[in-house]
Amino acid sequence: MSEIQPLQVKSGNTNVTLSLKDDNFSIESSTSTNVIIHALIGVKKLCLKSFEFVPVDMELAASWTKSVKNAAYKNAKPSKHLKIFINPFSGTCKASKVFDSEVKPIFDAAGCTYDITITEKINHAREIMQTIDLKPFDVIVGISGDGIIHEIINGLLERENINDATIPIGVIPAGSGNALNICLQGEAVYKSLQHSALTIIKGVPMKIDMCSITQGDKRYFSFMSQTFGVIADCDLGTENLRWMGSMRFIFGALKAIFEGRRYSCELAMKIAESNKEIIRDTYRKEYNSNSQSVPMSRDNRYGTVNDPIPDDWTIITDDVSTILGGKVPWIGKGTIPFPCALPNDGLIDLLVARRDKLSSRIKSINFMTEMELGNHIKMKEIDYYKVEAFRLTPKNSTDGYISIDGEKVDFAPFQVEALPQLINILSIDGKYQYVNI
Ligand SMILES: Nc1ncnc2c1ncn2[C@@H]1O[C@H](COP(=O)(O)OP(=O)(O)OP(=O)(O)O)[C@@H](O)[C@H]1O
Repeated sequence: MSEIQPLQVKSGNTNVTLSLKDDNFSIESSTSTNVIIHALIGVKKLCLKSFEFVPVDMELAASWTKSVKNAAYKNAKPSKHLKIFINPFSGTCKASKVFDSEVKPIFDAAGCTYDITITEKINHAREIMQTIDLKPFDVIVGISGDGIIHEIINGLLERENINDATIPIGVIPAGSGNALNICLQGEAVYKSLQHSALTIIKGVPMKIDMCSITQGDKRYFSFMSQTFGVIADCDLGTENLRWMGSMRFIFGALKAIFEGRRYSCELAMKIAESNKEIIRDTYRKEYNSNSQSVPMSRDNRYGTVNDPIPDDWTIITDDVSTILGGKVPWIGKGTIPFPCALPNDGLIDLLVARRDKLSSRIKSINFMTEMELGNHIKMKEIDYYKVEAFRLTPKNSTDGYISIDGEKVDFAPFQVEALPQLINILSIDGKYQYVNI
């Protein structure tokens, strides 16, 4: 805001000079007979404040407010029209209340308009997104957890015209995990409704890759993670312990480790050619996301799980502790399995913890605790790859857990491949939060 000249306004009978500090959080200024400024003020906790002034010179005030608005919005479109999905059963079932009391006043202050659907059943958001006329909308918003975002993405990618899928998606956290919002906002403020609302109002679209999943005859898209082994058990195998909050994951991990549970599988993967270099450079923060656009395609290059494994894939058949594929750094608070994950490098990060390497309970516990900050990838017992695709086939067991984007799916072989840049998510600066390892 430093480039904007101060404006003379009246406070009672006194003339005062109004100057705006460099502040990313000014939402809007408008004028009729007065100058009105709505701003989100603060750092960790943002508060909506409105200020009203009588200008000394109306003409100057009109051009001043125009300059303020341009500086505040930069390239973002002001006063967006939003399609909003509220899941009344997300998290602690407070999504509607949260919208009315905390989010709506911010959208209103920014001049946004909206059309709201309260989801009534599983896949409601997905069905609507398959056919809704998108022309009136600037953004699709989930006031929810990651589950509704998964549905919005899948609905968009199931539309007849693939180009429709480019409409940006915004996240207001109301779920229990909200992993995507941790990646967008960071652990310190990911629960802040104000930071998230601001990202929807003024954020920039970030292209993200999708994981195309095939299992049996099913085909769908995952934006976050695919897990097998201890981590899937911790999440899905402790649903009955939800009352414990996030402690249930630690309890689940310790239980699986101390019971010495065995997870056998065959893992086939198409390792990226420059696998090691990409990981090293991402690690050093020198690797830039792919800023070049690629043609949008939802076609699989590597066929489906029912096709033969291509000749050039690497195959591991082993007992493992965990196999985890993903496209985002965080999959939950204090869980950073993929510190090198990039939104649009066209690759899946794949973490393999083999049982022979992770031989003792101490090492297993170490692995879980190091994952809190992403430091597990420095452990020699852990293999970390960048892959174009992988296939996991469970062995020696007919029952167990496989989780895709945190949801339970059939305990059966599945194949995953990265399809570049299919979806746009609104972000602060076009990147996921960095992981400092
Ligand atoms: N009216 C409804 N009744 C039952 N389930 C619903 C309804 N509306 C949506 N759902 C389902 O609720 C599931 C979970 O929703 P969501 O992801 O928003 O919350 P969460 O599970 O608490 O959060 P997170 O995924 O971040 O942990 C979604 O998969 C969605 O299909």
